[in-house]
Amino acid sequence: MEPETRDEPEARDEPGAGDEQGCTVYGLYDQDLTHKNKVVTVGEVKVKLQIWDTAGQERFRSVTHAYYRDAHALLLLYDITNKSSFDNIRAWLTEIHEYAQSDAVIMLLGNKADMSSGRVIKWEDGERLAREYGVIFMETSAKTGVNVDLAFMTAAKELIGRCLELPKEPKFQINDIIEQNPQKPGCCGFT
Ligand SMILES: Nc1nc2c(ncn2[C@@H]2O[C@H](COP(=O)(O)OP(=O)(O)OP(=O)(O)O)[C@@H](O)[C@H]2O)c(=O)[nH]1
Repeated sequence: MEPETRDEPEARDEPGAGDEQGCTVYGLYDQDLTHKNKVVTVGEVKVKLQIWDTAGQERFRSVTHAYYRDAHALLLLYDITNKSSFDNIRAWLTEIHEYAQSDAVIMLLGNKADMSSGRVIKWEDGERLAREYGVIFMETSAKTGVNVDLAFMTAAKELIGRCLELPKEPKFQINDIIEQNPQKPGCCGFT
């Protein structure tokens, strides 16, 4: 089945609010910290992405820390025609490392890919930085739409994969649970 994406009307909820279950995403930002919902369909799984725009501005810094903590996916954008936006990415990645959930999906997006004449950051530079930090990379254009749906689809697929992944190192042993709660059924209804 072809993947599809659908925008939903803008809403004003607190981060973390919402009736969706499972692989819900918080992205980033907006100047008045509103968000947009986007539903991405991957096969038979619908993933509701709640996308917050943090605007990347210093005055929102204390607010964005709180957003990182709740985010399941973080999309970091730089402008391929603006070197300082690219240079800032390392600082953002350091921030994310400090404040975001350790299993958050992180993507680096070089935006304005349509502006080839004004390009100052090569695709290879973005890709190298992404590889250095182990994050997903692509170039996008919000103007032409190139790779925009693909970016959200990739985030959704990664999230589905991480939701389905079994924990690599169990935090507890099943025997501990049985000993502590002999009358209670185990996780997921297993007894
Ligand atoms: N050519 C081109 N212009 C773009 C693209 N994306 C955004 N722009 C333009 O770039 C300008 C800045 O866009 P914004 O979306 O306000 O950028 P921003 O980084 O979110 O800005 P802040 O929210 O203030 O941090 C606007 O004039 C947009 O129309 C793109 O992919 N291609």
